[in-house]
Amino acid sequence: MSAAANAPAIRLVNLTLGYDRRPAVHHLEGEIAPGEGLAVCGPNGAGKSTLLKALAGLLAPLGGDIHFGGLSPRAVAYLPQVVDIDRAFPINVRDFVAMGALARVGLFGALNAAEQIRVGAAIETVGLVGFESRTLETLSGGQMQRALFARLIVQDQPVILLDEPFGAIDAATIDDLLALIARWRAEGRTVVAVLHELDIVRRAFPRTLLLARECIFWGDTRDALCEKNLVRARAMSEAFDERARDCLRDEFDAEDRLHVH
Ligand SMILES: Nc1ncnc2c1ncn2[C@@H]1O[C@H](COP(=O)(O)OP(=O)(O)OP(=O)(O)O)[C@@H](O)[C@H]1O
Repeated sequence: MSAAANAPAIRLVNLTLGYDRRPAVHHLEGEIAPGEGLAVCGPNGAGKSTLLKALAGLLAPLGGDIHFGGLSPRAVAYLPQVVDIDRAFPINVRDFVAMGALARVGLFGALNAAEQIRVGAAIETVGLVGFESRTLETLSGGQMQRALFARLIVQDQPVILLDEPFGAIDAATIDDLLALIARWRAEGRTVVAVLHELDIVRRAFPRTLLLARECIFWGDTRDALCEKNLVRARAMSEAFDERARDCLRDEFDAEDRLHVH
């Protein structure tokens, strides 16, 4: 694998993210060090995927900024949630993994010998030899996840973002993919992963950002995931949902008033 290991520090400065000008995550401040393994945890709707999309350059901040230390936002490899991936798209495993080389060879460029070797090696690393001609829709959940990781290997970027990479896959596959993440980090790459499995976070991610629409804790994983912080995250999230319901009620009341008069 080539040396895409010069990951920059990524700095979040008073970062607020949201949709249609409605904030979903507020005022995040912090730094992700080069080569760090950062887990992003929190209840449903806490804003974890929103943060990852912003780090991937797919969502512009409503406020504040993300500093990539001079690195192009294209130097980020992003694995979206499996539910966001169209597996019915008629493409086989080899071509899907080769899509990781797109930034280097262009949309219509042919893979040269070095890229072909890289694709083959990635397929071998994730244990999918023999599956090269299979279409995505014929893969099991775990095999699909391996194919996605192979594509990340081919992308060969210094910053890797993973959104719930271990949903519904078995322990053996999780172990293999965790080994790959450890290897990426040993090469100096930064890995940021949204995870619900707290045992995996404790095992494999030294640092954690616990989110509940705002930062509850950002630091060592053991401290971040203590009972007190987890309870607080849940409470903050529920309080935010209550407030959101109240806001919606106000809006509907206002609409009713408009219709009456
Ligand atoms: N495309 C969108 N348009 C409008 N609102 C959105 C959009 N995507 C997410 N949201 C809202 O932003 C908030 C944060 O969502 P996000 O998906 O980031 O949460 P999450 O922490 O990843 O949740 P989960 O654990 O359920 O995946 C939620 O209230 C969600 O409804």
